[in-house]
Amino acid sequence: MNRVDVLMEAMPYIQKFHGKTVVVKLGGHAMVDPDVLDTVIQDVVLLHYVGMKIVIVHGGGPEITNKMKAMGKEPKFVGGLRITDNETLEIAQMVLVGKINDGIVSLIAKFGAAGVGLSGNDGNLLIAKKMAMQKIMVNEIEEEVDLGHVGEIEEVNPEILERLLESGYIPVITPIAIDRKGLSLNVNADTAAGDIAIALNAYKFINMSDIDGVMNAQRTRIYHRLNYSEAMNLIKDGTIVGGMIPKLSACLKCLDNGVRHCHIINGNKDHNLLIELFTHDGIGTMIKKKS
Ligand SMILES: Nc1ncnc2c1ncn2[C@@H]1O[C@H](COP(=O)(O)OP(=O)(O)O)[C@@H](O)[C@H]1O
Ligand SMILES: CC(=O)N[C@@H](CCC(=O)OP(=O)(O)O)C(=O)O
Repeated sequence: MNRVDVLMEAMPYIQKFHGKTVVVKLGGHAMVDPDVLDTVIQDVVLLHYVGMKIVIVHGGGPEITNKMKAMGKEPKFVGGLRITDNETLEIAQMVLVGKINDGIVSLIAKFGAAGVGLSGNDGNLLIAKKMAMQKIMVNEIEEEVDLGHVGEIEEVNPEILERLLESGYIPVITPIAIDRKGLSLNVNADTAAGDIAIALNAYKFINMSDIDGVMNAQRTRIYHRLNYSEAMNLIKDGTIVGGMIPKLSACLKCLDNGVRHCHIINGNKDHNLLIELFTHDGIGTMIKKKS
């Protein structure tokens, strides 16, 4: 394709997405290569300049795990959620707020736009309650586990985000919420991102991870398009397991609550965000309510 064809293919999408709100979740596994992260943020800045209202929600699970190990702590997860004691919460805040969030905001500045870093306590953005005890099986006996400072989101107050977007900033959100007493809680970044997309009545929710899209059980092909019931069936029949479950569940909740399109794409490859949004075929998986 020549260069003009590329731009012409993008034009109807640029028109359609102008002024629309798009929530991009950047997973920890999608931020391991600093050079690729540079291209992801460059893409975000381009989307901003073609008139889309972009909100970034980031994770950082692998970096929290590394820091915990370096400090002699063994990370433990129940149902994909990190058991978070006092010290783990401090480590998570240090990594998520102090390092990753700040790093993304600086990269946005490097590429010529203005980001604003936020946690759940800024503008009461994410209000959560401590997650209930979780049941697990130990030697075929059911036991209850306390996850510690892990939150379940109860309320999202998007006003602060709307004001920032109106003023031309790109909000960058870290997945730490507060409870009604003002205490911090660690929340899963996929869930936080999906809930924020719903609260903003976003047009799109894009989840960037370390895999090319939703794949079949043998992991030999990607589903480029899925509708709601097809996605639901892939969870039920066990094709989707592990870390993909919260991602797809967040997508289904978004579709149930007015978000028009959800995408799961690989954030470890240069410019996948632009290819997914501005080409007819896309590159990852797009999920819509109806096909
Ligand atoms: N059907 C599936 N298609 C694609 N990935 C899947 C599927 N089922 C499970 N996965 C797993 O989900 C992982 C993505 O989740 P996770 O590692 O938690 O990502 P992140 O850290 O970006 O949030 C993939 O790397 C893959 O191993
Ligand atoms: C409660 C809980 O598990 N919180 C996550 C928050 C970060 C996250 O979700 O990061 P990814 O998107 O990279 O997985 C954690 O501590 O790892």
